Amino acid sequence: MPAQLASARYGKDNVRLYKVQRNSDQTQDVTEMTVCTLLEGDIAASWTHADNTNIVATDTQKQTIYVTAKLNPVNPPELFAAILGQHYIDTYPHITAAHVDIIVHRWARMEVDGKPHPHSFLRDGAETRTVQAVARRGEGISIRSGIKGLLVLKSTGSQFWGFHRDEYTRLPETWDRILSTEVEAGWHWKRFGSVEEVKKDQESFNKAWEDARRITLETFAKENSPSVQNTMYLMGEQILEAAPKVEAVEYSLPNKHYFEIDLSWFKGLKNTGEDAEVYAPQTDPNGLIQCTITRSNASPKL
Ligand SMILES: O=c1[nH]c(=O)c2[nH]c(=O)[nH]c2[nH]1
Repeated sequence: MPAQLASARYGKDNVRLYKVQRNSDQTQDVTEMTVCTLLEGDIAASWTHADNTNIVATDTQKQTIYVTAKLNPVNPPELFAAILGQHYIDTYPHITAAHVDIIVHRWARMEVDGKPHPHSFLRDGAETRTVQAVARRGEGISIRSGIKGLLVLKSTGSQFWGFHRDEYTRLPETWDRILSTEVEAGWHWKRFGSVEEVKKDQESFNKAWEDARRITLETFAKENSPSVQNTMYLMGEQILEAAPKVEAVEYSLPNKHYFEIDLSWFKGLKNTGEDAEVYAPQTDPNGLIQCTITRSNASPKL
């Protein structure tokens, strides 16, 4: 059967990396990340003709990640991803694009005796900071930053009513419900021409991440939410305003349902509506609401 290789990329995934920074004041900073690099280019012969001449082994990519982390800052992760991606383009003429994905795991500094401890940290949640960078020959570096796994819940201050009703509809309208989601947010930066340009903007990456996190949490808490849809839009609008070099914001929010339980069968216990106190958290199915928010002069519009 005639066939062709329509696309191919390869690399090393789940490369775990830890780097310590020993400061002159005796404090230390630590970073732990999981890195994936995938390369594209003139590599098809490996698939189609068993010719590995142009294959930079995935083990070589792993070693490159370690060496690059030793020789360069790993913070902000956007800059590290850009340096790493550009390295492949600069080093191997037959590689046309390098995809670098980074997951930064949380190590929050411990408070001991009421003071930040110089070298002890704790994992304060499954939330991660993410970066996806692509260095493409002749096209510069594109970067998407994000937040993943930030689990939040509000016990009131959320509604859902006025939605379409037809013969399939069973869901009652509600003016007071539990709202819980695991935030996945991402923001796309205007394309950078070079690693130098990324370096010049390096302050904005941490600021955007802090702003996005704060905006997400504050909006979730403060708004009397009419829907996940509206809440995520308000978040995205504010992130665009806070980060001028961000072109688009994406949210993907599961709606993690908490069902009321009718306990009236037990001695007439009242546990629904205004009397609801004990709920059944659902693992599945969940709602899933997604959107991309861009500046109003951008195209295309929804
Ligand atoms: O915020 C919500 N958006 C929906 O689209 C939806 N659909 C649903 O059943 N519950 C909810 N909640």
